[in-house]
Amino acid sequence: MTSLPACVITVSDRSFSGEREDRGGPIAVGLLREAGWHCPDAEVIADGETSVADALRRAVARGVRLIVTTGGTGVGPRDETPEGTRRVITREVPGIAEELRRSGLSDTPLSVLSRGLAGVVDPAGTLVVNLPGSTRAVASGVPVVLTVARHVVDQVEGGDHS
Ligand SMILES: Nc1ncnc2c1ncn2[C@@H]1O[C@H](COP(=O)(O)OP(=O)(O)OP(=O)(O)O)[C@@H](O)[C@H]1O
Ligand SMILES: Nc1nc2c(c(=O)[nH]1)N[C@H]1C(S)=C(S)[C@@H](COP(=O)(O)O)O[C@H]1N2
Repeated sequence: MTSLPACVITVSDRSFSGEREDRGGPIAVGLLREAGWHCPDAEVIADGETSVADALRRAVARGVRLIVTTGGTGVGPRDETPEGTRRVITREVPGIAEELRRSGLSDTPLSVLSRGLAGVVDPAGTLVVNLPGSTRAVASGVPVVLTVARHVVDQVEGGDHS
């Protein structure tokens, strides 16, 4: 199967400022590469709606077909990853986010606190998925994304647009 371009964006004020090493991003990158996606090292950005929307738009403009974000999905005052994502996706795919929250319950009952979104960006044909920031959420969430990502990307690209 052809290797398609993916990327990981870590959304974290603490990692962006250097206060805490980004551990979630590299885990996601490793899993995407293992699954055959062409994925550069994670980009670390500050929390915030504009920061997230700008990073997503840059990735879409580069032709990236799968974007996994990690962090900033909760209810803290700086957690605005879903708001930034909402500005860029053109169609939501709620079942992916629902499944992440459902399967995340085996990590923690706090899984339901993630407001993460998933959706596609037309006409670029990019799938964007928000994961929570914890390393556990990344390790359990990326496999859920991988179960459907290739199918989504193939459908968006090759689907019947009539
Ligand atoms: N990139 C990351 N790498 C490792 N652990 C992370 C990362 N982002 C978040 N975490 C951890 O996930 C948990 C929940 O994160 P939370 O969203 O509260 O982020 P945070 O610690 O407030 O960081 P920030 O303010 O930078 O977003 C915390 O235990 C935090 O340490
Ligand atoms: N699978 C899974 N989902 C999870 C978690 C986790 O450890 N595993 N952490 C939860 C916690 S504690 C929070 S506050 C929310 C939001 O996290 P974020 O703000 O780092 O995105 O994700 C939740 N979802």
